[in-house]
Amino acid sequence: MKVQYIAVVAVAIAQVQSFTPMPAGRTPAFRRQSWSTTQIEATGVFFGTSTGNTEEVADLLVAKLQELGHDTPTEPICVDGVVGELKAEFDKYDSLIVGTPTWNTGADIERSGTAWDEVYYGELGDLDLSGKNVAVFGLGDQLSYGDNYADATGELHDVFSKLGCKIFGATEVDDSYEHEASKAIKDDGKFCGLLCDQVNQDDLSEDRVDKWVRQLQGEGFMSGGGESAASAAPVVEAVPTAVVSEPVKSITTPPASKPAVKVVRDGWVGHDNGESTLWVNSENRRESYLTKN
Ligand SMILES: Cc1cc2nc3c(=O)[nH]c(=O)nc-3n(C[C@H](O)[C@H](O)[C@H](O)COP(=O)(O)O)c2cc1C
Repeated sequence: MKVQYIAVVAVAIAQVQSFTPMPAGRTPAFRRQSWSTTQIEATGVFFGTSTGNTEEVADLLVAKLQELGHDTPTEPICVDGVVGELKAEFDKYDSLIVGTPTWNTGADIERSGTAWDEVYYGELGDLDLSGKNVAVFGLGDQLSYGDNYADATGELHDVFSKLGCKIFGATEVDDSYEHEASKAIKDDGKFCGLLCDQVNQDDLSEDRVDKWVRQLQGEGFMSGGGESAASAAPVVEAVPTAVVSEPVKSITTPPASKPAVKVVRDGWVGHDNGESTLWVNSENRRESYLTKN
């Protein structure tokens, strides 16, 4: 009894010490981080978002995990709120579910339009996550961007795979999807995780989440065991783009097809594909707009 009491107090102190105050200017969504119990949680759901769709699916995932009795914080965690704290945040969980939207910058990489792009080849790239269970999910618009449906989910998968994580939750590309091509489809012909589309198929998301979480259970994802369904998936060597402050026309180094230029100006981050620039407010990622070059 005494030992249990000491353990609970120690965990509570650790959580208070690792609490990060939110920077001014964040939307309320970025403040959301609460725990259902005082013990270390088993599964953490992390997401990036610009307009809220990925957060909606993250909410569904948390609700389903809890419904099925799994330890997880009561709300998903926005990656924007934990930049600089990723190691401490990820260390809290045995298993990570990570999600991203896709933005069409014309580049092969850094197309989430969220803080994931800032950490992929910096803070995150330096972590050793060997053996950590990871499952990815992604959002896109398969009708408007049918040739690039949820491409950025493929990069999210590749980054965590390269860090030594065990990847779970690959899904079949079934008839319910109408895209032409997607970088989220790997060599085995499957999506590398759960793919949703809140723009055209929001009515399917709840069922897709239900099916996927049960699949993860079956694969032993939450219990820390099992065989990773995609452990043999190939790792893509990605080359980060350069960050330039001015002007828009500066060019980057990747040998890949269409390089993107990332521009930082007046509190906005622009992703320039040569024809147009997607501007995302770096303080509030829910604000974005497109300009023609
Ligand atoms: C300018 C712009 C570019 C986009 N590019 C893509 C794309 O390349 N592939 C895709 O599947 N969806 C694309 N989308 C759709 C978003 O990924 C989709 O709306 C997603 O649900 C946004 O998620 P979020 O609200 O979490 O940011 C694009 C949307 C906009 C506005």
